[in-house]
Amino acid sequence: MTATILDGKALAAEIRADVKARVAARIAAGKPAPGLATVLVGDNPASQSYVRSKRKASAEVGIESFGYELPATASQAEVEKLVSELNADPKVNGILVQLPLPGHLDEERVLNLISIEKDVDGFHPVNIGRLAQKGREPSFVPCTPEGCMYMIQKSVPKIEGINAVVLGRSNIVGMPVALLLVRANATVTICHSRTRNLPDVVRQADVLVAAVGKPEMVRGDWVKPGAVVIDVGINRVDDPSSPKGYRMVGDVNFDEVKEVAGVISPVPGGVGPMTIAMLLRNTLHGAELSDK
Ligand SMILES: Nc1nc2c(c(=O)[nH]1)N[C@@H](CN(C=O)c1ccc(C(=O)N[C@@H](CCC(=O)O)C(=O)O)cc1)CN2
Repeated sequence: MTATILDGKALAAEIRADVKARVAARIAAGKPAPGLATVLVGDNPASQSYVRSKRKASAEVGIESFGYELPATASQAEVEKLVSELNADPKVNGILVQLPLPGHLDEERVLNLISIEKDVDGFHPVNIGRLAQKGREPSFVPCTPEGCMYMIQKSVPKIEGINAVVLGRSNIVGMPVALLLVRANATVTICHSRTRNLPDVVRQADVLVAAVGKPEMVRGDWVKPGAVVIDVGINRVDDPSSPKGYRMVGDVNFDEVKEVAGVISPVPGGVGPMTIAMLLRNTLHGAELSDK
């Protein structure tokens, strides 16, 4: 039997509809529309496209977005000045600095400057630190990990006690998703490039989150029959038969793994759309924080 395919677009639509209704109720109650500031530095085409999608999705749910674009040559001081101004702007409830930043900029310093209460990406070390601490609540949870958890919650009746394996330990996905799984009382193993007997470790997973950035690395015989597999990878591979000359694949070999897993998220159309939906939800949350 082949796996159930998790439709990220449909799940994201569910979240967006909820955000849209809550924004409308907020406005009907005389409160201002939530405001999202997007900061794009440079001309990376993928980043430009993600920021465009985020602003379009914001407009669709009634969130006002303010787009800031700086040239690839912008200095550290210029980027920091902009973030400081946005921190002080009452119309802005969320600040999103699109990553990656050009190589000459100190990403950590920029992210650390974002107000904790406007950190809709959830990358500020205080928010990540709170995520890692028992009994502490971050103001925001990073969007892609939150999207993964939403998909896992839809697929697993009880997360408590399950074996979860996270492949990858990045600041944006691997580490925060592992922390979220621990908070949900899963038993979590984080795998990386030095993990020994990787296929054997992955085969223990009731839930596998693949976020390693290696095209189709996870093979069918690495996966426990019936497992829930969440594929976070977005990799471009050459494909002369495609009109674009390439196609997008995840970190999981979809054709092999779908024959073994119980549930699987595809690429594209899986976790990707959840990232933007969660950003909208976080921006609304930012507006609610500012009401207090
Ligand atoms: N400040 C941030 N920067 C980056 C983040 C982030 O969450 N915050 N994540 C990624 C990029 N990203 C959003 O910014 C993102 C990536 C992919 C998708 C998406 O919907 N992907 C589609 C496929 C798109 C394609 O074909 O190219 C899918 O998976 O269906 C949305 C958002 C890095 N930077």
